[in-house]
Amino acid sequence: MIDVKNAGKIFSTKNINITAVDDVSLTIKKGEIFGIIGYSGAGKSTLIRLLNGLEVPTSGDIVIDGDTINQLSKKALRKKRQKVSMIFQHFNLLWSRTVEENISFPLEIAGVPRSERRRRAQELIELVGLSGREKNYPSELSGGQKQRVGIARALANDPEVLLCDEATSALDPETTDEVLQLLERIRKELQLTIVLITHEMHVIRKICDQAAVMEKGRVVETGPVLRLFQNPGHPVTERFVKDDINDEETALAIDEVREVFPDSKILKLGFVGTKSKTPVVSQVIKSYDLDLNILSGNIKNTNNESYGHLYVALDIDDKVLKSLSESLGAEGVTVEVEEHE
Ligand SMILES: Nc1ncnc2c1ncn2[C@@H]1O[C@H](COP(=O)(O)OP(=O)(O)OP(=O)(O)O)[C@@H](O)[C@H]1O
Repeated sequence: MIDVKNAGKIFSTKNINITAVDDVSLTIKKGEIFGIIGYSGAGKSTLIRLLNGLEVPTSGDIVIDGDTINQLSKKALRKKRQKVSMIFQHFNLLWSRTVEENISFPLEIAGVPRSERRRRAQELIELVGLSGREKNYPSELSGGQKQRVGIARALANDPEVLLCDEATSALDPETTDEVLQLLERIRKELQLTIVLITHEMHVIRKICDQAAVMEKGRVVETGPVLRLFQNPGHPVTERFVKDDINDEETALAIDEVREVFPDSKILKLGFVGTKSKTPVVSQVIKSYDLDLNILSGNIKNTNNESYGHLYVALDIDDKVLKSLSESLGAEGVTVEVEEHE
């Protein structure tokens, strides 16, 4: 659905040139939820603005559903934008218009007759769960409701691609989850392709199928979300994953055990999917007749699978450790020995 081919964007200001996007190539499939994550200044906003033609690349091409966005005439681009719509962090609603009027605004611009606008707006209001709020003004709505209006408005012209620019960054965690669930549902119901940019790894974890990690304008890593979490291949990805897991308590527990049992080995066991719900680890460890100390554990859900970690401390020599690792490995459980800092 979307092909970003060696795209670059250099902003030329009076004194300097700023490379905001540097030789980025991405392929996003139809129906996928694709996340782009990076710290502030990484180039995410610029990249997403290249996708809907709000910025023109200084090199490379952006191809959406067969059309090279950066080569379209102004008129063709305006038409294409109906199929590539966008939602924003601060909703960008029209404050003097009601919910219904906001949602039908793009239809008004597209010249859709009033009765059809009404019908379509009502349909969208139901789809995003705002029935009863038709006549409210944005100032009378909560943040989550405002974003629902933003989503309904973005869907008014039946787009194929929905771009989300930090769409949940202004919302509290619970409302974030509700909006993410809505995005997931409309992706399924409308077979939408969704591209979202965020600086929050849990957003990527909760709904994305694939993600790209950006740093200094470049994509430093890309892949299926579960893989990025389990086996991050770049230090920036690793930092985002760590932030999401919040390992502070684990680190404290490890320090304490090291102090009291300096000879214990500390293992990080990793498991995915159904393995995280069955007693594989305890069964294997029992068969070795080992005493272990559980330090911490967690299970996180991604869009497709759950994955988890269990930190344990045990007295074990290298030979038994090797054999234990093999037995756990055969059950799909990874074993890493936590080195002393
Ligand atoms: N219109 C512009 N003119 C000049 N420089 C720009 C322009 N837009 C963005 N930049 C610069 O390009 C770089 C990337 O910015 P961008 O906003 O794309 O990053 P970001 O990852 O979205 O960060 P944030 O989350 O803070 O918005 C930054 O150094 C920024 O200052």
